Amino acid sequence: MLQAEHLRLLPSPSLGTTYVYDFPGLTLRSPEYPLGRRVVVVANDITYKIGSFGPVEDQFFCLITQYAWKFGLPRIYLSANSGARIGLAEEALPLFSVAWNVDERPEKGIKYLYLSRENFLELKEKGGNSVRTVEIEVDGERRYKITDIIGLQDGLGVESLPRL
Ligand SMILES: CC(=O)SCCNC(=O)CCNC(=O)[C@H](O)C(C)(C)COP(=O)(O)OP(=O)(O)OC[C@H]1O[C@@H](n2cnc3c(N)ncnc32)[C@H](O)[C@@H]1OP(=O)(O)O
Repeated sequence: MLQAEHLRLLPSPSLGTTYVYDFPGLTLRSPEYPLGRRVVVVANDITYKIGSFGPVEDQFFCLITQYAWKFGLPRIYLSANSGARIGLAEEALPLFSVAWNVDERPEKGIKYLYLSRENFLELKEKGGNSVRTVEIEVDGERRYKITDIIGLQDGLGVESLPRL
């Protein structure tokens, strides 16, 4: 049976996200290896962003895989994750507005997202590169139409998805 004293935490580049445990006392026995073999176990941390995969986790799993290859160790993956990380640019969340296709009928969809001048300046103060915008004028009102959401935090998540 697996017990806490069998676990040894190996350094993680992203403490608090993904852990890897080495089991010095745990051996995997099979007909080919009757005396057992050391194994490497890697798992998602379900308590951090529900175990999702972002760029840092991708890199970490890659390093663990290389470690297992290098030492010829079986790698066991305990999977508990919610797939690719759906990152949110939290700093932009309370500031953006929606230009609806039909006002009062949100179910008809949206034309675009935008920032008012006031919110544009506020977001700029928080960090200039959170969103990209183009300036437009609608009924005499200056708007900053959002064309790209970058986010201030590195590794929001979608970077780990390949471009198709
Ligand atoms: C290429 C791909 O991998 S595509 C797959 C991408 N992943 C997804 O679509 C999964 C989306 N998530 C879900 O469907 C659900 O969250 C489930 C089924 C995983 C879990 O549902 P629940 O147990 O009801 O938990 P809930 O939805 O409240 O999520 C818990 C928290 O994790 C967050 N979360 C869930 N999935 C993700 C994710 N993939 N990335 C980042 N955060 C996530 C939620 O926003 C929520 O955050 P909060 O506590 O700050 O509000």
